[in-house]
Amino acid sequence: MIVGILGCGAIANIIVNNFLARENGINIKYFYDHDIKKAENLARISDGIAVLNIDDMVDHVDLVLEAASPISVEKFALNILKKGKDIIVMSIGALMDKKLRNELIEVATEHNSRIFAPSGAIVGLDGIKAASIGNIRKVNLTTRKPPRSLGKDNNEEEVLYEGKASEAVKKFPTNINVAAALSIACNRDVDVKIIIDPSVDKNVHEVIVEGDFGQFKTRTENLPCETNPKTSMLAAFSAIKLLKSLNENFIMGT
Ligand SMILES: NC(=O)C1=CN([C@@H]2O[C@H](COP(=O)(O)OP(=O)(O)OC[C@H]3O[C@@H](n4cnc5c(N)ncnc54)[C@H](OP(=O)(O)O)[C@@H]3O)[C@@H](O)[C@H]2O)C=CC1
Ligand SMILES: O=C([O-])CC(=O)C(=O)O
Repeated sequence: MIVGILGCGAIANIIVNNFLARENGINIKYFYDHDIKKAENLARISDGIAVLNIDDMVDHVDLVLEAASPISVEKFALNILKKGKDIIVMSIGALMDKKLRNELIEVATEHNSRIFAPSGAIVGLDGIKAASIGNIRKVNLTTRKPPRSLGKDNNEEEVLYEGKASEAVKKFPTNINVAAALSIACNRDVDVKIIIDPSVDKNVHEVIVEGDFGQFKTRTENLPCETNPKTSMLAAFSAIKLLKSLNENFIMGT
């Protein structure tokens, strides 16, 4: 399976540095970013090809791994799927737009392509998907990030946002994709609180779910990526795990 990466920043770097060439029959070969230097850097590390135009990548791959921005999903995903290519979407916030999501699913169905959304920086998506088979009464996400992860310099704790996931992804498009992942997993616009917390040095996501199944609470304490502290290492690791699983015949978890 030939893979191309769209967006050559923090997540793409971790993927390339933790993925052996041609592992599990997967060859990450093409790289595109609007900064060609970033694409060239990853191409050099992995003996791949940097392209100036995204079509030069899409035409040659089986799957595009998007690790760029929600806008890049709006801009490129439809065309990728129309060409019969699969896509892994990291900027899941873009998929909170139901119109876009339905359009992408329709085109994917028509062209026999697939859309994958990895669990990213959060744990518990397996549980919430299973829970959604029954009635869910409550889903709360509280995200705490150190000031530098949110581009702030607070000395004291501050609630940056409290409201629905659909608004959170619009206000903080590159900071709260996890809220979109949770919402889509259980088909509900979940309640979100984002806190700037100078007392933490990790990106912390706490989730409480209550429903017919009972209840669960998860707490993820993520180490931020060195080059982009907004983003957690686990998000990149989840993409690697998903990539590897595409050629496997045994699927673990919901
Ligand atoms: N699902 C999840 O749990 C998580 C998702 N994410 C999301 O994943 C995405 C990637 O994260 P990360 O690697 O940290 O981001 P980075 O900002 O480190 O890297 C993204 C790269 O993609 C480039 N880029 C952005 N938009 C476009 C575009 N339209 N065309 C070409 N290149 C583009 C950026 O350029 P430039 O810097 O010039 O804009 C940058 O070089 C983000 O949207 C982020 O919010 C992150 C963490 C968790
Ligand atoms: O990486 C994280 O911890 C969360 C994040 O940025 C996002 O959900 O967009």
